[in-house]
Amino acid sequence: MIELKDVTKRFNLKGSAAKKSKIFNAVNQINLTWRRGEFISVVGESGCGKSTLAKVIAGLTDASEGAISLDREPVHLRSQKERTKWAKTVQVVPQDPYAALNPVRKIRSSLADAFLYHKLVSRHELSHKMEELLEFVGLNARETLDKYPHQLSGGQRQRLVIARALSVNPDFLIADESVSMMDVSLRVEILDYLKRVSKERNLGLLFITHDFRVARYISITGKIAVMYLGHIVEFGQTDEILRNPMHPYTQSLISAVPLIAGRERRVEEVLPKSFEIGTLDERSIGCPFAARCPFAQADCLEQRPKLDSVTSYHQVACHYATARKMLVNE
Ligand SMILES: Nc1ncnc2c1ncn2[C@@H]1O[C@H](COP(=O)(O)OP(=O)(O)OP(=O)(O)O)[C@@H](O)[C@H]1O
Repeated sequence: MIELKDVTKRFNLKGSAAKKSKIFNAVNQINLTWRRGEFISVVGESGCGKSTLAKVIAGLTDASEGAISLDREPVHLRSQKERTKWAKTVQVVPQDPYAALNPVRKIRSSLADAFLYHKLVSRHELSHKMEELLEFVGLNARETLDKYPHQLSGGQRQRLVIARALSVNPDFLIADESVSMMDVSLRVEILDYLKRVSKERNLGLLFITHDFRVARYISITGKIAVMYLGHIVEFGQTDEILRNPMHPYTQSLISAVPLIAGRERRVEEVLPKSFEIGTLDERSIGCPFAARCPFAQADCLEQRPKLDSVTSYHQVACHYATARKMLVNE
């Protein structure tokens, strides 16, 4: 089990000479528990901090504050040795498989690196292990190993980078919008495939997406975390979040998805876009969503709502979510 406790990642946006630089939290005091075998989708608009959160969890960038633990033991990523060890626990499936593969190296050599770097197999066993893994991800090893990345289809490349992530036998897999650039049928194929291999290997799967439909598809039996300006504003079991969204931001995202809500409205129609996403100042004290929220009250600008439990499987960060719900139900 991976646990995040108050994890924050801060960036300094350097301004021009006239403008002061500005510090902001791309990821703000995130608390999250993620178990082996558990599927969690992280959903939010572009720039809300999803990829930064994924990088912090994967150890690709350091948190500015907060702590990560594995099975209740603190995780420290101070040395290369510690990072390499962590990479065997958490692997990332890259967003763009073409960019992730070296175009001038054959698949055999790219894949061998992953095994040999982590000293997982001897040279003697290498070919056999690579063939086994490729077959596991549904690729014909004999036809694949001696090709270059450009000789594979988009779907084959995607399977290959998933295979490479699996080569170290991780317990947790993070997939960052890995289907956003594909056509619909390939998208469904890869999503099904990711779900299947994760289930078969009992992997925790954290899926990063801006698309609620994809989040629902991936983690229908799992959980959804809705992110807004670096904060998780709603979290819980997927069916509960879809049936009973309580945060105005989640409600707007869901109403923008016709498949779920039965009516088509874009997020921009539901919510005014009053400032650039991702520019919440570090010193801001109120609700990150207040400036766009149709229900904001004076105290929403002054007090940041905590992610509080509504039930044991549903949390929301909004001062008025419960009161609004009661009014609607009256
Ligand atoms: N290395 C960096 N230095 C400064 N700012 C950064 C850095 N990386 C990300 N950011 C900023 O942090 C915010 C969150 O970025 P992030 O990429 O995590 O968002 P995202 O939700 O994954 O977006 P997308 O869906 O477009 O990939 C953005 O405002 C981004 O510009």
